[in-house]
Amino acid sequence: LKQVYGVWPMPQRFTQSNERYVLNPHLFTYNYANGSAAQVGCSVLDAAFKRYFRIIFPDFSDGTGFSNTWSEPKPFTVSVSVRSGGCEEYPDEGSDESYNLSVSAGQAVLRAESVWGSLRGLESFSQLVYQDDYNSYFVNKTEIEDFPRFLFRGLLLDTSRHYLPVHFILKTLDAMAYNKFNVFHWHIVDDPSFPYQSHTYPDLSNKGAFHPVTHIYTQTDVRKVIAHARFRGIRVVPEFDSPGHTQSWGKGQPDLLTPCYKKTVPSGTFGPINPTLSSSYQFMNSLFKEVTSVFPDSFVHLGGDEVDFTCWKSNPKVQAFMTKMGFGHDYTKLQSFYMESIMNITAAFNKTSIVWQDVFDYHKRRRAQYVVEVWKRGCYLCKVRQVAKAGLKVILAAPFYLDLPGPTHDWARYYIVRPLSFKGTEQQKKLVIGGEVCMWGEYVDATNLSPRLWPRASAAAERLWSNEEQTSSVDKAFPRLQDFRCKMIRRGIQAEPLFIGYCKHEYI
Ligand SMILES: CC(=O)N[C@H]1NC[C@H](CO)[C@H](O)[C@@H]1O
Repeated sequence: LKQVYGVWPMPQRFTQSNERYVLNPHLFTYNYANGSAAQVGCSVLDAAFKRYFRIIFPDFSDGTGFSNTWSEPKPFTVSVSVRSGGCEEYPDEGSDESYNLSVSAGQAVLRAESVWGSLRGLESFSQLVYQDDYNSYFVNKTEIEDFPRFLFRGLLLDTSRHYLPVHFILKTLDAMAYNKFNVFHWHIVDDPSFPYQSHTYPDLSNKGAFHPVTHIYTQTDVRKVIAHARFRGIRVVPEFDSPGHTQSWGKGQPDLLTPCYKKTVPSGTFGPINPTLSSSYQFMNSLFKEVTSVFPDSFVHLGGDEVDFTCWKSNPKVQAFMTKMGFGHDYTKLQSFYMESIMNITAAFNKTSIVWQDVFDYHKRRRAQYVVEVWKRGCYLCKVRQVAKAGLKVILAAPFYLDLPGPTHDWARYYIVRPLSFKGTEQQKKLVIGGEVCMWGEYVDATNLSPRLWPRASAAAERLWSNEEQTSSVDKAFPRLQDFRCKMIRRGIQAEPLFIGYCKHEYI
């Protein structure tokens, strides 16, 4: 079987020949081509050159010395040319990740529109390098023209149901870069705990975190995650889910949540954020004033999922508010009123809101432009079609809920998803900006995060990056994914096995 030294996700155009070149780590260099808009001092690329050298030559870099005695006397240079854009910015909505890579004797020429595309090309090049049984390094003559099918390729981590140490978030960002995911959706707080340490409202984590010192994310931690992500061309989109999923908020912010009533007296339990008090909106305004300045991305996720109306219905003040507003007994109007208010708050900070599909379902008026994340099972493409017909952008998460226990060998479930197979115009299909794998934390913490994520999420990564027709066969993908899984292991990612087999370098 002709071994294809391939790339995962599959590039849009990939041709390779049997001609191959030996690489000598002593004579291997990355450099900036003349005329490249990015030159030495470009922090993102300078860091990437160092990082990828260690990834490509792991036994050379870890000090065990280069075993190959008759090393190739010829140098090999990867020359990078970036056409436009700066190196000090952040990746964002609409960043161009396209690149071309041409590997021939003694050199690889990598051309990209932006520095973000050059990172994708460096990742692809790193996957082309392989070792023979004598541990010599090789790369084959290869031509790649590549760009992502979808611009939004997300991965959600939930750091409220279980706290994830920063180290595991950074490792997940590393693995995301190997898979060309480009958005880290940080579902940072929820009912059980509030680990985000707010400088405006320190009591939110002091009283709402599992532990106010050991189970929080300080501002330094948050900045570390954002920087680590930026160096890999990954956006960080924070989610502060409300008005539901906010039990932990009430611990540090009294009077924020709606007191539930049992007949005519408070029951002592609390429900969603109280939408009848102006103090609630003042609080949300101050919190989002901080959040929108801490997180540079143009998107912010406002949640809006699974709001239980029982508590609102039981509270006499909420009932009076319903009457005053003329909402009758339709509490979806109250939820829409609340969501519209906080969407206006974040719009005032120049941010685009993402919300879960519940908000779209309740939100009769579509005045505000916002992004809908489709997550409910059932006919999720029916929902995608409905949202696109309403002229709103869509992110598809429903078929990529990796936290839910599935049958074994289930990577194929995610691989066969066809995000655009709904009846719609080309215009409507363009509104599907991408998809997202969700790793909710009810049953996940640092002990099982990586094996449960990888390589299953890699199946979604190829679906979201590659050409659908070229990647329609599960059988053809299987050996490639096994090979890629071994590469992730070699790079220190604890990716679980797909089936019987072995990796030349097992996880240690
Ligand atoms: C949008 C969304 O998914 N909301 C909840 N739905 C079930 C999930 C677990 O699979 C999480 O509990 C999540 O908080």
